[in-house]
Amino acid sequence: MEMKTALTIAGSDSSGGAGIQADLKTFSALGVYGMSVITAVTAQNTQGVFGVEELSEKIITGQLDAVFQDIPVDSVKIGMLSNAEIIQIIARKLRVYQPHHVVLDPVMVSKSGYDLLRPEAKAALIEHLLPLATVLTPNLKEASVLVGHPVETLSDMKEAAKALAEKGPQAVLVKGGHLQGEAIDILYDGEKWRTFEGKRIATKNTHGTGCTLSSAIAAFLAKGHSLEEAIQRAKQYIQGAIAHALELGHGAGPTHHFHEWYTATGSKQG
Ligand SMILES: Nc1ncnc2c1ncn2[C@@H]1O[C@H](COP(=O)(O)OP(=O)(O)OP(=O)(O)O)[C@@H](O)[C@H]1O
Ligand SMILES: Cc1ncc(CO)c(N)n1
Repeated sequence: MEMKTALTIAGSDSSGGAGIQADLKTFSALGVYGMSVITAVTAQNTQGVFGVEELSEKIITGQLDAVFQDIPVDSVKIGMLSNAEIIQIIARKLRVYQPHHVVLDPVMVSKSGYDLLRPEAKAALIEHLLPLATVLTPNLKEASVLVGHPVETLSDMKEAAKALAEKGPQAVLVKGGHLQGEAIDILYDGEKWRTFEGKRIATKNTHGTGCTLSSAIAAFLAKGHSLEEAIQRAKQYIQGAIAHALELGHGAGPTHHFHEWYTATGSKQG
C-alpha cells in the first residue's frame, strides 16, 4: 500500500489538543503517515500554557537529519518555533532538503496569551522562513503583527494576504476564526483571492483549531491535491473536528480527530 508522509515541525502540547499531538492525530485521521521534529516542550492544558522549554540546536538538527535522510517527506507543516535560533536551523535544513510543500503556521501567542514565539524572533521568521513557505496561515492577530497594523475585517484580510505574499510565501491564507460572524478564511496565491467559508460553530472548545487546519492542509498536499483543493478539504475537516470537539478539561476543549466520523459524514475524499 502506498503511504504518503507528512512531517510536523512544532512544539509539544502536554494536553494533546494543539501542537505536535494535534498534527499527528490529523495526519493519522486523514490517512497520512506522520513524523515529528519537536522544537519545544510546553506544559499546557485546556486552560493555558504554564511553561516552555526550548530544545537545543543539536537535537533539533538531529531530528531533522534523521527524518530527511531516511524517509521521503511528501509535505511539511511548521508550527511553534519559539526563538530565532530555532527558526534559522529549520530554514537552513529546509533549504538543504527542499521538501515539495511547506505549510507555515506562524504560531505566536497561545489562546491564553502566553508567548509561543519570542517577540524579537518575528524578524527572523519573516526573513528566513516566509520565503520557503508554500502557504502561510496566520490568524488575525498573527497577520496584524506580520504586516504591522491591525487586521480586523474581510477587506483588511485581503490586503494583508497580498502584502504578506510579497514577503516570499507562494500563497497566504488569512484565517478568520476570530472574526465576528461566519468563519471565513481568505487565500491570496500571488494572482487572485479566494474565500473559504465555514459556518461558525458556537463552542468554547476550539483548542488546537489552527494547528489542525494547517496540518490538514499539509496532509492533503501530501496526497497530491492542489493548494486550493487541499484548503477546501482541510476547511471541511476542521469544521467537523470543531463540531465534534470534546468537552474535556476545564477550559477550551480540544478538536476531535476521529476517522470514523470523517468517513461517516461523507467528507472522505481520497
Ligand atoms: N467557532 C468556529 N466555527 C467554525 N470554524 C472555526 C471556528 N473557530 C475557528 N474556525 C476555523 O478554524 C480554522 C483555524 O482558525 P483560527 O483563526 O481559530 O486559528 P488560530 O487562531 O491560529 O487557532 P489557535 O487559536 O489554535 O492558534 C480556520 O479555518 C477558522 O475559520
Ligand atoms: C505547542 C503549541 N503549538 C501551538 C499552539 C497554538 O494553538 C499551542 N497552544 N501549543
